[in-house]
Amino acid sequence: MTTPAAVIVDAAGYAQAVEDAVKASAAYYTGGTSVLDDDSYDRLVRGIAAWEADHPDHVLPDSPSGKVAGGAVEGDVPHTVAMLSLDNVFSSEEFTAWTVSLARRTGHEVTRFSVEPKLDGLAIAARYVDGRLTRLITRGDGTAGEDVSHAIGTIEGLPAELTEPVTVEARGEVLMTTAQFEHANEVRTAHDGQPFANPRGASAGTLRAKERAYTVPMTFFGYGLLPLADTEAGFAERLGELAHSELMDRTAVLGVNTTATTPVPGITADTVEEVLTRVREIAALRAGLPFGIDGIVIKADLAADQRAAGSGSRAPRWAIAYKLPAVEKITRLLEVEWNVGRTGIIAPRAVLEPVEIDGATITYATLHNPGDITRRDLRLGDHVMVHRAGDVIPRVEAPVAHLRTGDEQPIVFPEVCPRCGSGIDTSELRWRCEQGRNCHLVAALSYAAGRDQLDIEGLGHTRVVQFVEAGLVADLADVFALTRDQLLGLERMGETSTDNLLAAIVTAKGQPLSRVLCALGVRGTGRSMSRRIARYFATMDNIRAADAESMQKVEGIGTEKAPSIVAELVELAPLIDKLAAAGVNMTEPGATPPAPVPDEAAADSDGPLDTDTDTGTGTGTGTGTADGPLAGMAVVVTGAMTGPLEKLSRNEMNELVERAGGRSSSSVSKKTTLVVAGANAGSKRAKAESLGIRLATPEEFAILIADYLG
Ligand SMILES: NC(=O)c1ccc[n+]([C@@H]2O[C@H](COP(=O)([O-])OP(=O)(O)OC[C@H]3O[C@@H](n4cnc5c(N)ncnc54)[C@H](O)[C@@H]3O)[C@@H](O)[C@H]2O)c1
Ligand SMILES: [Zn+2]
Repeated sequence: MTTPAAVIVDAAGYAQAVEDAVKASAAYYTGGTSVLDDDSYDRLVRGIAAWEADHPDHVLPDSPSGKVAGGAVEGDVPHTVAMLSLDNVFSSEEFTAWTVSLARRTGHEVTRFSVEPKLDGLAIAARYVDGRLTRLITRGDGTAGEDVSHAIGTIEGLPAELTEPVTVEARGEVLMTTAQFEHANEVRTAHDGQPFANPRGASAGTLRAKERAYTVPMTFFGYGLLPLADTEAGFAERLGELAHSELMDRTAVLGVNTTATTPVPGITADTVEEVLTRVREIAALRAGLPFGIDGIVIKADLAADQRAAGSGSRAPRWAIAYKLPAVEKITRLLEVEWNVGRTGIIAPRAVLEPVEIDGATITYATLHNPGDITRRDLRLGDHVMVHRAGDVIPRVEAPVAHLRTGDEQPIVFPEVCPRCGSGIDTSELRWRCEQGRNCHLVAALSYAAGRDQLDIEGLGHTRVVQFVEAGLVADLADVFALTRDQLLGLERMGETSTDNLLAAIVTAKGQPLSRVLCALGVRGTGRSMSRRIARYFATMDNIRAADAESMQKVEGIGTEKAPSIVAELVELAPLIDKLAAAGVNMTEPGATPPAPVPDEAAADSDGPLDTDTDTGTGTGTGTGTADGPLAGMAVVVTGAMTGPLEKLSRNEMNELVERAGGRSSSSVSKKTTLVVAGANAGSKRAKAESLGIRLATPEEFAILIADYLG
C-alpha cells in the first residue's frame, strides 16, 4: 500500500512542491494545522524524491528529503543523542527485505525483535533529574528541539516524580486519546477557539500552546530510555546494555506509561514470521483502539544489534515502521441528512464529497448526534477530516477549520421529526421522535391518508397521532374498521367531525388501485410509479402475481428496483389482504391487464431509473387507455390550473393525463407533444415555445379531456 507519487513535470513544479511540503510540515508539527492529509503529503514527498532522483544536481537545499520532520522545524535545546524519524515499509515483502539488509549490517541474522504499535502523536523527550521531571523537549530537527516544559502537568503517563531518584531521559509519543480529543475540542470551541481536525493535530497544537486560558490533557507512551550527561555512570552503562524490551520494562517500573497498559502492548518476536503475525494482530485491533496508530514499529531488540546496525541522518537502521494504510482523509461536508431509526432515534448523517480511504469510496459518515455537531462546530461546506478504520462506520472527526473561506453555512437542526412530523424529544444526547417506535406508523398513516394517496379528509397528522396513541389503529387497514363509538370516545371528536371522517373513509375505499398502491408506501414507488404499475397490471392480484421479470415491463422499473418492489409487496401481503377484506378497491379503472403470454411486445421497457418526483416522469404503459384523446401523447403540465381544472393538484392532473391515454412527464423535451401551461408558467412554457411544441391553456385542455373529468 504505497501511496503513489505526485507527478512533477519541471523545475518550477519541483520548487513549488518543495515549498508546499515544507509549509505543510511546519504547520503539521508546530500547530497541527496542515492543509494536507498524510496521504496527500506523502504523495507530494514521493513526487519530490522521484524528481530529485532524475535531477540529482538540482536538489534544492530546502528539500524535505532525508530530513527529520522534512527540515521544517527547528529547536534550540540540543538532544544528547539524535531524535530520529523512522524509515517505512508497506508490505511483508518489504519488511522481509529490510531484515535481510539488517542482517548484512549486523553480520548475522537478527533473532530478536521488539514489535510495538506506532503511536500517531508527536515525539517528545522528558528529562528527569534525580527522579523529578524538569524539562520537556520536542524532536525538532532531530539534533535540537524546542522546550515545551510549560506542558508539564498536563500529560498523563509522565509523572512529576519517578519511583526512583534517577537522572534519565524518557522518550516517547504524546498523543490525545479519542476521549481526550473530544474533550479538547469541546473545551476549545467553548472558549471560541477553532476545533482541531484530528487528535494528532490537537496534540501538536496543544503541546506548543502557551498561556491558554484552559488546559486539556494528553497522554504519553514511552518507547525509549537513555542516560543524560549527569546520569550516574554505573546506571548509564547498564541502560546502554539493556535490550529495548528490557528498557521498556524499566520505564514502566519507574512509573512512566508505556504500551504495556494498552490492548496492543509491545512484545518480542524471534522470527520474521512471528513479527508479521503480530503486525496482523495489531492491524486487526487498530479500529477499536482508544488512540490512533499509523503503523507498527519493529526494532532490533538487543543493544548489540542496534549498535552494529547504526543510524543514518534521518532514521536509525535498526528500526523500521511498518506503515498501515491511512485512515483519515480531508474532504468536504456537503449536507447533513436526518434519518429516523426504527425506535424513533433521529440521527444526523454527513453527506460527503466522495473520498477514497483505504480502497473504499466514502460518501457518508456518521455524526452520532446533534450535540456532536455543535461540539465539533461543523458547518456545511467545511473541509472535514474523515476517519474510517476497518469495517467501522466512517465518522467525521472534525472540521479543518483553518481551511474555512467564510462561505460555510450553519447546519440546520430539524424542528419536527423529519419522518412523521411529530415533535422531537431533545432531552437526551440522541434525539428521538416523540412517537418513538410509533413514528413509522404515524408517518405511514399520515402519508396514506394524504391528498395524493387515499385523500381521507379529516385524517391529518394530529388525528393520526390521536388514533395511534389511543391504540385504535396499528396499521392502515385498521382505519377502515374504525367505528362511530370509538371515534366519539376520543377528545375533540364531535358528532359532525366523526360522521364526516367516517364518510371520508368510506369514500377512500373507492380510490383507484394506483392510489391504494401509493398509500402502501412501497420504497421507490411514489405517485407516478404507482400509477404506471397500476395501469400496467390493472388489478392488485396481477401486481402481486408479478415476478421481478414481469415487474420490469413497467416503464422506469429496472433490474435493481423490480426485485425490491416484489419483495416488499410480499412483506405487505397481510396488510393488502386486510385492506381488501375491509372493502378497499383493488382495481384500476379503465385499465386492462396485460395479456397472459409473458413474452409479448411490451417487454422492451428497461427505462431510465425512476426518480419518481412529485410530478413524475411517468409514461402510461397501461394498455387499456391507448385509445383515449391523449393516446400517444407526452404531456407536461406546468403553472397554476384554472377553470374546471382549478382544484386539481399536479398529481391529479397527471392522473387525468394518463386516464385519457397520455403519458405524463415533468420535463419538456423534444419528445413532448403537448404542454398544458397554466397561470405563471415559466421556463417550461418558454422551452416549449422554443421547441415549437403545442401549447394549451387549462381551459382548452379541459375541453380536450372532458370525458375523463370528474
Ligand atoms: N499532513 C501533513 O501535512 C504532514 C506533514 C509532515 C509529515 N506528515 C506525516 O508524518 C509522517 C512522517 O513524519 P515523522 O518523521 O514525524 O514520523 P514517522 O511517522 O514517519 O515516524 C517516526 C516517528 O514515529 C513515532 N513513533 C510512534 N511510535 C513509536 C515507537 N513505538 N517507537 C519509535 N517511534 C515511534 C516517533 O514520534 C517517531 O519520531 C508521515 O506519515 C507524513 O504523512 C504529514
Ligand atoms: Zn417521527
